[in-house]
Amino acid sequence: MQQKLKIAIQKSGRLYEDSVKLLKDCGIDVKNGINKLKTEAENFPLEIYFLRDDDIPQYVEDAVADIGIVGENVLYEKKKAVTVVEELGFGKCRLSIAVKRNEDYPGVEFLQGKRIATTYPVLVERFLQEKGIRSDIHEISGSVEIAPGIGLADAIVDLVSSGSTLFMNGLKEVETVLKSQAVLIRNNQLNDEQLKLLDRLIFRIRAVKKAKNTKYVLLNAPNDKLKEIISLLPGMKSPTVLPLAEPGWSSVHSVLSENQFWDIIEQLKEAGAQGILVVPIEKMIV
Ligand SMILES: Nc1ncnc2c1ncn2[C@@H]1O[C@H](COP(=O)(O)OP(=O)(O)OP(=O)(O)O)[C@@H](O)[C@H]1O
Ligand SMILES: O=P(O)(O)OC[C@H]1O[C@H](OP(=O)(O)OP(=O)(O)O)[C@H](O)[C@@H]1O
Ligand SMILES: [Mg+2]
Repeated sequence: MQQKLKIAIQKSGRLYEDSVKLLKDCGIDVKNGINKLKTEAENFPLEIYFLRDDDIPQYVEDAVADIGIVGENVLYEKKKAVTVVEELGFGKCRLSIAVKRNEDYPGVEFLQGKRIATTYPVLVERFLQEKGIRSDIHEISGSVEIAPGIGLADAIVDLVSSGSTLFMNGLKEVETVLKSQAVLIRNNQLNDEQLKLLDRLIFRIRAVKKAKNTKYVLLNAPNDKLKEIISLLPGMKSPTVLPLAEPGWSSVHSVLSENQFWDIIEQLKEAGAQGILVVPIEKMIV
């Protein structure tokens, strides 16, 4: 029987949709019936377990699942012996210290001897130790942002992305303990067959990630400006140039990465490019 790779992903919550989407973008069919905690992909040897995110590092360490998708915040809090294989670029947030908005906060020394409520006692302890601060850490399992308002703590440490939860609870962010995103982790003792399957999956994940950060650009260029326009475009090898029906003009095709995109488009316009079209790329294999 063909070996299957077992992947653990979050059952519901912030990482669920992006995890399933990533697998689907990799061409893997994931059918998740309501309340089904385990499913099999039809077109890739993959078995999918839907779990609480906190449990995923342990399951992967114990080889109950071979691989898993989890936030770095949970991974480093749990301190399990697993390997990070790939950063996935979603679930981006930071673990931050926050205090009441009207509090005068001079720096980390404010936290000396104070009560801090958090779901991340290990990461908080490590951060404070590095700064030479001793505080009284209260571990609570949720609704952390309410703690200062009800007199449970002087500060909290919790996840922040837009900052709206802190704002709504009258808090301000004062320190970053950890920047986090979702990562793919693996068990440390996978056999050769499992590693081969993992390589196939990683190959697809990288193609999806690369495509997401890259755009396909088509433009028209007058032939006398072609040299300058081409010099602005990187392309996968070099840009494609095709003659237009109108004499003296060419169509130029290339790929641009998201972070250099606007700069280059501006330069292209200045150099005489016209009719610039920008198209998303679905997969990119280099
Ligand atoms: N506001 C946010 N923006 C982006 N990513 C976030 C945000 N909050 C949390 N995350 C990331 O998503 C992960 C899951 O968050 P979620 O709030 O769904 O966890 P949970 O309530 O502990 O879920 P579970 O029921 O699985 O234990 C977090 O560990 C973190 O990595
Ligand atoms: O800075 P923000 O954009 O407001 O995001 C931060 C909030 O998001 C997370 O909770 P989530 O909404 O996932 O709900 P949870 O409390 O059930 O985990 C986190 O625990 C914060 O409470
Ligand atoms: Mg959780």
